[in-house]
Amino acid sequence: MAGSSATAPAAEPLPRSIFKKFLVMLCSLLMSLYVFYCLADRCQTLPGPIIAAGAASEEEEGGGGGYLGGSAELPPWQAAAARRKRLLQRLKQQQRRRRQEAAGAGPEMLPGAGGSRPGGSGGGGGGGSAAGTPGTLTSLLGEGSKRLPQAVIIGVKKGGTRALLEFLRVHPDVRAVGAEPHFFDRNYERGLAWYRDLMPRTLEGQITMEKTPSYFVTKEAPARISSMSKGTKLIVVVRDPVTRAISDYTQTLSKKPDIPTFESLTFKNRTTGLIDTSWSAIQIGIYAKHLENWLLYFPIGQILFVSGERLISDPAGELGRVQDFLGLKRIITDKHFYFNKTKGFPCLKKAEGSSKPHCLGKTKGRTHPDIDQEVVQRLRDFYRPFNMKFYQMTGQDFGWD
Ligand SMILES: Nc1ncnc2c1ncn2[C@@H]1O[C@H](COP(=O)(O)OS(=O)(=O)O)[C@@H](OP(=O)(O)O)[C@H]1O
Repeated sequence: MAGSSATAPAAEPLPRSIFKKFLVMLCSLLMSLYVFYCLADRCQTLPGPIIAAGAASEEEEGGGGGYLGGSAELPPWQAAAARRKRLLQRLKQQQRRRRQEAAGAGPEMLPGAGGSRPGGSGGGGGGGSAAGTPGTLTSLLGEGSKRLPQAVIIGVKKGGTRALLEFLRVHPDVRAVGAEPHFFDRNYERGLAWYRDLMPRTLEGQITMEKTPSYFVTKEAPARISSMSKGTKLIVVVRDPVTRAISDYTQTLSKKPDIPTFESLTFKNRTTGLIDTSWSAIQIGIYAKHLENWLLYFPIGQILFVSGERLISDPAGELGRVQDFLGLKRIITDKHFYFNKTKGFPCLKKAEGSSKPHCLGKTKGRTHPDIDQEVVQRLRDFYRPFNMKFYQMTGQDFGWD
C-alpha cells in the first residue's frame, strides 16, 4: 500500500501539467481562429450593441463623425468589422439613391428642388459621386472636409446639366452634390454654413461641385456667388433656345397634362405674332440678357459655355474642355461612353460603383410633342438676334441659326 501510494503522487503531476499546456495551446489556437474569423468579416454577423447603434445612427454622406467614434471602444478587429459593415450599408444606401435618380433624375423629382427638403443630398444621388470611387470612400470614412464649391453648373434648365454633372462625377477629383441645393435662389437665407454642410467631403486637390440650373436666370445669384468667392468657376450648358423651350414645356406637360398647347402659350397674341417673353420657357432662352447680369460680377474667362448639342454628339470632347477649364487631368475620355440606341443618347459604360452601363433616367431625353413648324420658325426668328449677341459675348458660335 505504502509503495503504491508513494508512486501514485509522483505519476499524477506529469499528466496534469501536460493537460494544462494542452489547454493553454487550445485556448490560443481558438483565440487565433477567432481573430482570423473576425478579420474575414465574419464579425459583421455577430450581434453587438455598438455595431447596431452605429448602423442606426447612420446619416447622409459626410456624417462620419460618430461613425468612427463608436468603433473606438471595440477591440481593433471588431471595430474594423463594424466600420466595414457601416461602410457597406452606406454604399448600398447611396447606390439605391443613385438608382432612383437614374430612374428619374430631373430636379423636379429631387427633394432639393421641391422645397420640402431643400438641398437634401438624400435626393437624387446622395450627394456623392460613385460608390466605390476614392471620393466616396473619403466621405464614408469621414476623411477630408466639407468645402464650399469651387465650381458651379449654373444653367441652363433643360440644357443637359444633369448629363454634364453625372459624367463629371466619373472623375476621381470631382465630388458633387447629387440633388440641386438651390442655395443661391431659394435657400440663401439659410446661410453658407448650411450650404457647406450639404457638400461631400473632399481631400486636397479634389473639386467640390453642385448644379442648380435656375441660378443662370436668378437676378441675385451672380452677386451672391461672387460674395461666396470671386474665384468660383461657373459652367453653363446651353442648348438651342427653341428646343430648350420645347423641352421645358414637355417637362411641365408631363406633370400637368391639362396645360394649354405650346403654340398658344408662345404668343401674347397669335394673330399679331407677338411672343410672350414673360413665359419662363421663352424667357430662359434669351441667354445674352441673362449673361449680361453675370458679367457684372465675373469675367467672361471664368465662365465656361458647354454646348448641350455637343454634349450629346461628342460627350468626350465637351468633357475634355470642362476638365481643362477646371484644371483637372483629362481622365474622362471617349473610353467612358457608348451610344445607347434604345435611349438615343450617350451613356456611361460603367455606372458609378458598379461595372454596369449607366444611362440617365427616363425624365432625360423625353419625346417632345410635335410643334407647329410655323411657330417654331417664328421662335427661331425671335431668338436669332439674341443668339448672335450671345455668340459675340462668348466668342463661340453654337450653330443654332
Ligand atoms: N446623355 C444624355 N442622356 C439623356 N439626356 C441628355 C444627355 N445629354 C444631354 N441630355 C439632355 O439633357 C436634357 C435635360 O437637361 P437638364 O439635365 O439640364 O434638365 S434639368 O434642367 O435638370 O431638368 C434632356 O432634355 P430632353 O431631351 O428634352 O428630355 C436631354 O436632351
